[in-house]
Amino acid sequence: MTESGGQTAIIGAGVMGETLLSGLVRAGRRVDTLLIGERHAERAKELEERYGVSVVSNREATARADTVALVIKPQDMADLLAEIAPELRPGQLLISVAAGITTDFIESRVPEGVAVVRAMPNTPALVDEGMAAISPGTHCDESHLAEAEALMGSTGKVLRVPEKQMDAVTAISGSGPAYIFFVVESMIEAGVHLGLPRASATELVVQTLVGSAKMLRETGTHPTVLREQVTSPGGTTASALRELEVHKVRAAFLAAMEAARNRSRELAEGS
Ligand SMILES: NC(=O)C1=CN([C@@H]2O[C@H](COP(=O)(O)OP(=O)(O)OC[C@H]3O[C@@H](n4cnc5c(N)ncnc54)[C@H](OP(=O)(O)O)[C@@H]3O)[C@@H](O)[C@H]2O)C=CC1
Ligand SMILES: O=C(O)[C@@H]1CCC=N1
Repeated sequence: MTESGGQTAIIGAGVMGETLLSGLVRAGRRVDTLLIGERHAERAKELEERYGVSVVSNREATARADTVALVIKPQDMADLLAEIAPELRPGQLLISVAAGITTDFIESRVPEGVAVVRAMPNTPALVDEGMAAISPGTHCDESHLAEAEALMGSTGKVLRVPEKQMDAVTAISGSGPAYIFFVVESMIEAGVHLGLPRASATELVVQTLVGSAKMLRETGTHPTVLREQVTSPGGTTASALRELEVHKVRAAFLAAMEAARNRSRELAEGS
């Protein structure tokens, strides 16, 4: 990450933009090296008060920054690139986190020589447990990629992947937290259905999730083995897992992630 004087702009301060901003601040990044492009005055004031950052126009942010992170919706990308292209210059680094938007799409709309990185973070970055993937565009050298890696790495892990894998990455780790929260919601509702107070059901489910995630990460044991360790012969878990198979939960996950991957591809077409 650029520590001495190099400016980083974040354009689009919604959920992911603020997540990135807060992560950089937590990681010790000096706020006077950050610039925010935000089009709503009230939100701009909120960010200035909360983080002490400067909110400026998108064009000014682009002109002053060495690295510009585009954290807007894919559907807004073409308009934003048209707006900031006059301020972009060769060697500058542009990092897009927009689902589906390819480096080709961006490179064809900005001056030749601008380095483009496509990134896919996720919301656990808010608690410094993010998982991000990055892919280089045509004009990226190692220093650009390292800069993007450091920026995304301020809030969690970063994996370099070929761009052709990015739609799948988006379907797995980009959207992934939502699937996990959906499972958690479903388990809490089931607990309430079985007669547990909601607060107890929530505590039981959340700690079970945290403990299971920690086991996966810290033991490195395959999830099938961990599942088998829980499944006593003729016991409760076997009965539950049979129901999950009967209800085709595994097939549902496959179909869901294919749908997410396909939607990512469509977003590139602007639909
Ligand atoms: N949320 C997530 O978990 C993840 C999101 N992403 C990607 O991050 C991007 C942002 O998503 P998310 O944060 O969820 O969306 P949000 O809608 O919360 O944030 C996008 C923000 O960009 C603003 N914006 C749009 N156009 C401009 C512009 N021209 N100038 C300045 N600001 C602008 C929007 O303002 P307005 O409200 O006026 O439209 C909004 O505040 C998307 O491309 C998404 O694919 C990637 C990984 C995970
Ligand atoms: O739902 C979306 O399109 C974005 C991209 C990944 C997570 N959220």
